[in-house]
Amino acid sequence: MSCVARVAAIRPACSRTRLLKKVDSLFYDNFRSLALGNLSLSAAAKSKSKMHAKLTSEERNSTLAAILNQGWTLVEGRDAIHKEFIFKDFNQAFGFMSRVALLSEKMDHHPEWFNVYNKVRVTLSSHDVSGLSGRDLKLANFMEEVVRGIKQ
Ligand SMILES: C[C@H](O)[C@H](O)[C@H]1CNC2=NC(N)=NC(=O)C2=N1
Repeated sequence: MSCVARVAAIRPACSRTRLLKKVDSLFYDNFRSLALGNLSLSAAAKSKSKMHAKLTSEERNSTLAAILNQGWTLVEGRDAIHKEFIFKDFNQAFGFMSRVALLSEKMDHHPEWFNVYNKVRVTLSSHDVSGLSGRDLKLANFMEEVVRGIKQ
């Protein structure tokens, strides 16, 4: 239980000074976010807009390069990445698709994919920015993680 909550419950466990310090800092935080609210985006909103933006050339040289080292290729004539996954059978392929589908839906970001028996061909791109964004890299890395789990 926090210092403030303990005092509210009339348990004299916190010193008056500690309580005043806590109240001061809460007041300061609230005041600061009110004052800056309209001027700056929160950290969460900033990282979301970064995930949604088209990849920068630095990101292409780092995170994208790393995924291209894991069997993904750039699609010709389009800012997108592609990989063909081959599994033991349909059951494994569909298990992979089910896990990826759950994250995709949560992210509201969906792969273009095609499945026949044990093969899953995946293309990733962000339609809203007509190209690759952080969401595609997140999804590609998650697919690699799922495959590692299946094939271990
Ligand atoms: C309306 C809905 O939020 C959008 O259409 C989402 C759904 N899934 C998406 N998936 C992908 N890959 N790109 C998008 O831009 C996208 N947009």
